[in-house]
Amino acid sequence: MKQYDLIVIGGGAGGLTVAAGAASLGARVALIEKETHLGGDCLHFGCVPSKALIKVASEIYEAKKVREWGMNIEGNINLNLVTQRIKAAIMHIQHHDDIDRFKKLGVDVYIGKGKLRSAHNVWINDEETIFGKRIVISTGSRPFVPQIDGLEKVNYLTNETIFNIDFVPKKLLVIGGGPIGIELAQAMARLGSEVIVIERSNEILQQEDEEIVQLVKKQLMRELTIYTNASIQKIIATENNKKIAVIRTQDREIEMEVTDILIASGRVPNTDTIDLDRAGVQYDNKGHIIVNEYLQTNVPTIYAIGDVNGKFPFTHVAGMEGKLVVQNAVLGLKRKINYANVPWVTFTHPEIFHMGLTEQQARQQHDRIHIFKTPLSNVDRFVADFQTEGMVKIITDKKGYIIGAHAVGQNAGDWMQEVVFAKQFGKKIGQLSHVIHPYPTHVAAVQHTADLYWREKLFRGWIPKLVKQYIRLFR
Ligand SMILES: Cc1cc2nc3c(=O)[nH]c(=O)nc-3n(C[C@H](O)[C@H](O)[C@H](O)COP(=O)(O)OP(=O)(O)OC[C@H]3O[C@@H](n4cnc5c(N)ncnc54)[C@H](O)[C@@H]3O)c2cc1C
Ligand SMILES: NC(=O)c1ccc[n+]([C@@H]2O[C@H](COP(=O)([O-])OP(=O)(O)OC[C@H]3O[C@@H](n4cnc5c(N)ncnc54)[C@H](O)[C@@H]3O)[C@@H](O)[C@H]2O)c1
Repeated sequence: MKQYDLIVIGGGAGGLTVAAGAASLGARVALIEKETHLGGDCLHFGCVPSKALIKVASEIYEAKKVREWGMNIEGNINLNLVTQRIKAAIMHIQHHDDIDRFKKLGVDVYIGKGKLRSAHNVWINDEETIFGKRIVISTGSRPFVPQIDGLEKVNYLTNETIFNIDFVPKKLLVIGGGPIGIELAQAMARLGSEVIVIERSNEILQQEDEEIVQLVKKQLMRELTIYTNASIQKIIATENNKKIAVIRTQDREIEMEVTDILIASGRVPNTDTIDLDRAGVQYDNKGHIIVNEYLQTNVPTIYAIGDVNGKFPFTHVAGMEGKLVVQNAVLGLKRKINYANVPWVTFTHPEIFHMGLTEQQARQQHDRIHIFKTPLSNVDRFVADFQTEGMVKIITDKKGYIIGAHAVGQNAGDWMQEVVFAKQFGKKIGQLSHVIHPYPTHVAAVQHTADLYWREKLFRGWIPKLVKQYIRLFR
């Protein structure tokens, strides 16, 4: 039986970080991946194709705006060209995740399905067993398909198929108003689909600050039809290959004929096929592997990172967890994971940036908070760009330390990163005000928001009175 210091099951965002990191430290590493290529969901069915699609869709949408300046754009979209561009983006990044590259790093790559046999043994394709001093599970997640009467009788799309279609859906029903549903709904609408989103809870994008969602939703509603508090009762297949969805909203039942359906109703972890029970690894009722702050399962030799542990299902978090596991599993350190400074971005137009607590969470967890807000219409660069719909909202504790930061705006994911830096290095909001920002840039929105802290501090309460007195008496 082959012996390794570390076995990694799953060659996606998390697993590749661990395999590369551990091998570069000199550990003997085995990486098991069930597909013939590495890269996982993010590269093949997630972040990369979705962002490539969003980019094309927004280029087309923006191009149509030339009508405002007296020009017209004619013609139909050739979706094959769009898919080619998506594939080109995947291929470009695939080089970085190439099997040969990992082999050159010293990793033994096994193409096959990995299953646990014990606290140390992994079975590949039900054939070969290998031994690892430690094992990392990073098998990711897949789309959750809800039980809807009649759904099984029609063809539907998921994130695993939508990037390969060669037609623009005429009328697309999106089931689920989370980040996957909303990002793809807007992209398809911009390519020319009529899009209807069905969200069963009372709001779309539930992880976001309520005020931020309302701002984005106002803009999304110009491109999409959104039903919240709504559910699909059944789907009826029609003879002409269309589908009739029976939708129950709070006050009525609607029958709607659509050409296509996209399922974006959440994710299930890929933990049901790896024999967790056999190794005695504990998981919760949704199948997420339970880990401690060292990302270790109840079986001390087995770690779990990325979407399988259900903490923060993002590529950058899988990467961050992977780096920590290299330190703990390979070097034997006791590093604790800290999610307090994790940002994320939802790539709608305009983008949504999120870090830390929402206003609602901050009010629940802190007795006193401060909220500083800047509408983008107060920021010269956004005015010049005609992109004034949006805002920055920074929430601090009573001492001025940042506990939450949110924004809606063009490229917010890039220019809000400054706030992540400030929070991670323990800076107060006021310190962002002292940083010099070139004029006119989008990031000035952050500086304006930080300036509000000083305005509140210096121009309210007892300080202004004292300053006035000082100037009168001594200057
Ligand atoms: C449409 C979409 C858009 C997204 N956009 C973003 C975004 O913009 N930004 C962001 O941060 N996140 C985004 N995500 C989330 C991101 O893709 C995931 O959080 C990330 O891929 C998780 O990494 P992972 O390593 O846990 O899993 P993955 O990257 O999916 O890797 C898991 C790997 O394990 C393999 N595997 C599974 N079972 C086995 C087995 N038994 N044996 C061997 N191999 C196995 C799989 O084939 C896969 O290669 C998006 C997701 C989707 C679906
Ligand atoms: N830009 C990004 O970073 C990005 C983009 C896409 C996805 N992701 C990651 O992927 C994860 C999964 O995203 P997601 O959107 O699939 O899941 P999600 O769980 O965030 O959202 C799914 C939504 O579908 C709704 N829903 C479930 N069943 C339904 C039904 N039968 N009818 C109507 N609505 C229903 C849920 O109420 C929920 O709002 C996210 O949490 C995120 O971490 C990140």
